Amino acid sequence: MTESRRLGFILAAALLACAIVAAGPYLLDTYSVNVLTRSLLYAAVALTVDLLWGYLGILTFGQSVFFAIGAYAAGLVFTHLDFSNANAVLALGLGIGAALLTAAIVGWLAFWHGASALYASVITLVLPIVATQLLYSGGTFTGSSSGLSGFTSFDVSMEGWFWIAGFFLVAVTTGAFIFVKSDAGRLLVAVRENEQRCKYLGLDTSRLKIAVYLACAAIGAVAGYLYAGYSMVVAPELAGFVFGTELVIWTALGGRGTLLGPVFGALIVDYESAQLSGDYPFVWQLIIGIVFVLVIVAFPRGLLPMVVALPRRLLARARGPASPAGEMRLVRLDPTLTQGEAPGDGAALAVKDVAKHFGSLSVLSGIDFSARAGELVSLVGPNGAGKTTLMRCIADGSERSAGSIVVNGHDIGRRPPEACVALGVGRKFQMANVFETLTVAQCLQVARVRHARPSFWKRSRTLPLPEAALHVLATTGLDRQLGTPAHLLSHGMKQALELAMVLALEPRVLLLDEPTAGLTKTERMQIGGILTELTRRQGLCILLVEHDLDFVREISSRIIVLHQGRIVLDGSVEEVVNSELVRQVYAGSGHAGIAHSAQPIQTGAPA
Ligand SMILES: Nc1ncnc2c1ncn2[C@@H]1O[C@H](COP(=O)(O)OP(=O)(O)OP(=O)(O)O)[C@@H](O)[C@H]1O
Repeated sequence: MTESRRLGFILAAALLACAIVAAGPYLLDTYSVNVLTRSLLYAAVALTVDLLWGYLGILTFGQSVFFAIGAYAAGLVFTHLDFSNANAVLALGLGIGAALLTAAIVGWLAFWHGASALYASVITLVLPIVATQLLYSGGTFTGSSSGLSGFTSFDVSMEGWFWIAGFFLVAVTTGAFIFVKSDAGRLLVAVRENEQRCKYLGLDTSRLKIAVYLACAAIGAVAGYLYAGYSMVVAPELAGFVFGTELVIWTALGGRGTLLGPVFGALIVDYESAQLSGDYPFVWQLIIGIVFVLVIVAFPRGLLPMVVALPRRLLARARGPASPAGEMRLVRLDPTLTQGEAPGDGAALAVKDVAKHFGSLSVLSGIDFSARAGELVSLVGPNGAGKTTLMRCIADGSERSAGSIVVNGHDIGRRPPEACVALGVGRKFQMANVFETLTVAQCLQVARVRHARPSFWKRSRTLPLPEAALHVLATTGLDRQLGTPAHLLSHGMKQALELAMVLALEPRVLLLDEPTAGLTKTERMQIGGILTELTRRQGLCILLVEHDLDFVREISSRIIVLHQGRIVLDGSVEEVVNSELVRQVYAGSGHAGIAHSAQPIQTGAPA
């Protein structure tokens, strides 16, 4: 399907939804119109919970607070300054502004570098408790536990409010739908799936999370503002933990990560709750609770995925099997547009006196070496020698305990991984580290985001990649599997995909941690050939950690032997392979003498 047809379908669905909203007041009784107006506004906030939890992986209990901020902005302005058109605009501005400010502070605390997912959930749990206490302690200004009521509001009929709430929900849902299906929206899933990989692809995931959190806060504030305008009542419960949790329940019930599921979940449960609370005032919450438990046990992914599963299967069968190549077309990136720094004469990588301690355990000490562009330096040593730790120190400035690391002439200082990527570092992990639910093409697209700003509403059909990444894809046959989800690939193919993703970054210093682990001999030879070409033809500086000494021997220009956290030998392939010292290291004899020799044995290798 072409991009304009896809967008046309979404807009046609939005128009149909608008028509249903327009017909609503003519088809429903007054009671239903009244209750559903509130439900439509709640559904808009539930949608923001889905964006954060279902797409970005942030479980939040605090979205109620942004709804309350918008509602109280209207309530306070209309109560204390009276209602006028100018004050209505002022209240809306104050509501959105206060919500953005609160979200910026909470977002910084919850998502800034080093904060874990659990930490974020705890902060969003505390937020409604703090907000409710503030409203309780506001005295006559906030109306304390009674809230504010009886203020004048817009002169709009009940049907008018239904239409406003309905059109607002359709607009927010359509915008969110277009966004999550766009190239930029795919980043949300990538962060949820594998935040570490995103950082090592140069993405500032903290900034992305805060940006989405701010947008969700603004939507919540507008929904709250409309709620206060229509109901002319605001109360501390709007900011409360109970409402915040209800939003999460509606999202889980409808089907998180679907957008429409939480919208229908909120509409149905809130509307039915209003009915049941009238008919069964003492047991309605018990009924809702039992239904929730039954649905979650029977359909853990929620109701909507279950409802659409059958039609989706039938549609897929009618269309026939999907092409493994997918709809994406690879194109060669114009070499003049590649953004990597050209290799110079100096060292591409200089490691000076680097040390790493875990508490009192010294894992690396006095690590000193450099490598030029066009060199493939292998790092060998027995298990626990500190090879992976050294890779971590080069790719993340916050890792090392002492010493300095210079990449392409720039000291990495204490920079986080995404900033080291910007200096030209690309890291491939020991275990294949890709985005399991994304297709091969989508994984590669995420890897290109640093170079090409993604569209917020379109899905691109072409993927420009540098020569080196295309070479890996063509050699391994991955270019014929662009539409295949990564979790269906073999281990070897995942390793190749990760390598292609890292090469898509156009790095100048490539860190490869056991890239051939678990591969067949043929796959190992393919990867070996690719690495040799990358150094010889593209001038990359590669630091390779490998246990297979035969493989190392075939492709390396130099070998560094690490033992008990120190460099014990740095020399040419033949010198290292024929070294008695290396034999001793691998045989496990004479370790103490080797580990405590003050200087590494230099065998005439380039500095
Ligand atoms: N987070 C950590 N906390 C404490 N010790 C650690 C930590 N990470 C690594 N180590 C220790 O540091 C030492 C070096 O580990 P590292 O993984 O760098 O070795 P390696 O040479 O890569 O080994 P392998 O070849 O088995 O991957 C090991 O003794 C390991 O137990």
